[in-house]
Amino acid sequence: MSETLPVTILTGFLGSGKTTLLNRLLQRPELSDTAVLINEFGEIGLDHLLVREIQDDIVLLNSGCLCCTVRGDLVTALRDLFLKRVRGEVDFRRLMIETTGLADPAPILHTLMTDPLIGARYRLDGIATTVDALHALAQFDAQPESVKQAAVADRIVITKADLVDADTLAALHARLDGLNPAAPRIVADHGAVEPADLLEAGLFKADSKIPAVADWLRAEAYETAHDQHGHGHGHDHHHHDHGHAHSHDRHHDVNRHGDRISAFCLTLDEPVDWQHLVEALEMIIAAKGENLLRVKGILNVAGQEAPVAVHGVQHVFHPPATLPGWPEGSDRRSRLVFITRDLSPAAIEKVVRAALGITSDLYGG
Ligand SMILES: Nc1nc2c(ncn2[C@@H]2O[C@H](COP(=O)(O)OP(=O)(O)OP(=O)(O)O)[C@@H](O)[C@H]2O)c(=O)[nH]1
Repeated sequence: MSETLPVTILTGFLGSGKTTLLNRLLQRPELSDTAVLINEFGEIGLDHLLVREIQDDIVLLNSGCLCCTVRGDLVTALRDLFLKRVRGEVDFRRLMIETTGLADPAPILHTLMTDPLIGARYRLDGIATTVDALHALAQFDAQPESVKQAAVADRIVITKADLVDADTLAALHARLDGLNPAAPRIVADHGAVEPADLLEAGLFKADSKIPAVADWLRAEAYETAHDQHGHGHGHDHHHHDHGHAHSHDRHHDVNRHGDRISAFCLTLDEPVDWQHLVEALEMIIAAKGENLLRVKGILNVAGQEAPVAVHGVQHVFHPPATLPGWPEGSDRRSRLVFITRDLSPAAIEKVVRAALGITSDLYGG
């Protein structure tokens, strides 16, 4: 996995500042080794050698499901770029793909993962989403796609903060706490960001073979955000004597803003049976795959010394990766973080508990 080229997906609602951000980024020397696929040239600086246009409308439908659409143009562009790189015609070490403002990132990920040649050469580093400080709150209410884009992000770039007052910005942060408590937020003034804050969001950083588990998973953010919301349930993390009657209250309020999003972390104290856990995930994917916006996990698999990382966006999952070892000082409990839409934490917890034969509460923090 660490040998493959990292791919950053840049998404965000219409007019939220993706092009502005890319233009600024491409001026930075840190991006000189980055190939960029965009939808329209528009105002993008054409002098960046590695920028290429892709046609959003060329798709190969391999099933009726939109998020299983394989982007034919993207496959061609990705293969082509890689071949050129092998032949020494271009040199790049990472890739950035800008989506259109209405795009769901799932088809892009599906394309990255279902084509065997591509899957062997590229890996998802992260999804960066631009969120327009001026319009996002209204867009979240009116456009479910914009909620989804913010919810799946690994990095959130808040744009146009110069156009709003402190209260509006605070309200946006509060809303994002519920939608996506873990993704670090970067405020970009007219696209100005530190590339390092945006890139390297994945499990494997460039130039390091040691996976950055804690930074990638950010399991604690789900707890912290929960506490900040003041649901007032204290820290009874070691309660093992009740069912999920209480657990309902111990994650983000599903309907707090009508966003229908839940963000939560399940903690499994004992090593897990791999087959049983896969069955649980498959069951959830089969029934509610499109509601499973993001899943990340680090697992202590029974009978295995090294941890296994799992990673999915909707029903598209990366192949599980066995990591070199547990991070120093980690407590070796399995953690699975979920961001879901219209799918309650209690329902997921129930399936996981049933598959693994666990009777205790899984919101262990
Ligand atoms: N005031 C202000 N304007 C900004 C900022 N970032 C972007 N803009 C403006 O917002 C408008 C839209 O920005 P774009 O970068 O074109 O947005 P986009 O997401 O690429 O737009 P689409 O490709 O149409 O989805 C432009 O007029 C930008 O100049 C910012 O931080 N502050």
